[in-house]
Amino acid sequence: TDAGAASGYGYGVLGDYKELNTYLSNGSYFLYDVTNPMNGVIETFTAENGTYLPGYRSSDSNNAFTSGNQAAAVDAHAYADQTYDYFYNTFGRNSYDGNGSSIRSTVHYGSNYNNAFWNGQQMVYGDGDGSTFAPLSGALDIVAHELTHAVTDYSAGLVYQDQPGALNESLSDVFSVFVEREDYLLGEDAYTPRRSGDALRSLSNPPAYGQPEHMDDYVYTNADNGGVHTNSGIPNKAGYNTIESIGVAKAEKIYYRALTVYLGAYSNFSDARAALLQSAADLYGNGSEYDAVANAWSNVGVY
Ligand SMILES: O=C(O)[C@H](CCc1ccccc1)CC1(C(=O)N[C@@H](Cc2c[nH]c3ccccc23)C(=O)O)CCCC1
Ligand SMILES: [Ca+2]
Ligand SMILES: [Zn+2]
Repeated sequence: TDAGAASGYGYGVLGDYKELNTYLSNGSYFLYDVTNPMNGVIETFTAENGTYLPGYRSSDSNNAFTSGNQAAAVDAHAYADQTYDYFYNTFGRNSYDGNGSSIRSTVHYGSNYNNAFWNGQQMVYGDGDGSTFAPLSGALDIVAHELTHAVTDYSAGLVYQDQPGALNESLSDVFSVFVEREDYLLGEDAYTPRRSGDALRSLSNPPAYGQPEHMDDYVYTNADNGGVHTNSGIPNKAGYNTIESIGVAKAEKIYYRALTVYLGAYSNFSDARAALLQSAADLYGNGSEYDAVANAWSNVGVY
């Protein structure tokens, strides 16, 4: 029987039609994308509601991933490809490590699991409980958030604790805005499927979802690795300020240069301001972009 790259299609979590890069082998079509200029592949698995990783390769008999239980895999696969394309086309970065490593995702993790994560090797998505979350791979910004954790791990390597951890979190939120290029909200497409207009976080208005937006309101806690998902509101607001001032095309280049050239494992918020200022100067000189970055961070009380 013939084997090799194939083009399939399916419906995502929100019922949206999308094309899929698949692979025919022994009469089955797999979510296994060999079409990118990477050494590895983009491949999607299902844990079938267990917690064993990676689980089982997502496959279909006729290359049409149209059943309800395939929707999470359809989106995980398509959004991983879209996020790979973003980093490759925008910065020439080949996969999260810059070395074309395979991008692996597993959906249907756990039972009614209201979360998602990068576990150091792959992306993992729960189905949500249908009230707090729909399947989390159904949100491009969540997929981009998770894959950016991998990029950060292979570049700045920011430790996941206190200010470096909140900065790590913020970089994933800010790059999810760059990838989705739609809004300043995170997770709106998967969060509270029965309620419209809300999100998990807002970069333009962090306090709307319980996050600080100024150093005066930094939360000192031992929970959540020092409140990394709370205190990210401060650098997130600075990121919003920056994008609003100079536009997304310049902001993404400044952020990527800071992430890959200047930031390190223990960089704090003030180090981030300095890294972004240096990146702005490197790329655009000491002009309006530089001033916008300075003002963006002064506005949130970081100097
Ligand atoms: O990647 C991350 O930063 C988050 C990883 C969370 C995690 C860490 C370690 C083991 C398991 C899970 C996942 C996301 C997150 O921000 N989670 C937050 C908010 C959250 C989602 N589901 C929750 C359920 C309960 C409490 C909080 C949450 C958190 O875990 O805090 C990112 C985008 C959407 C989900
Ligand atoms: Ca969004
Ligand atoms: Zn995160």
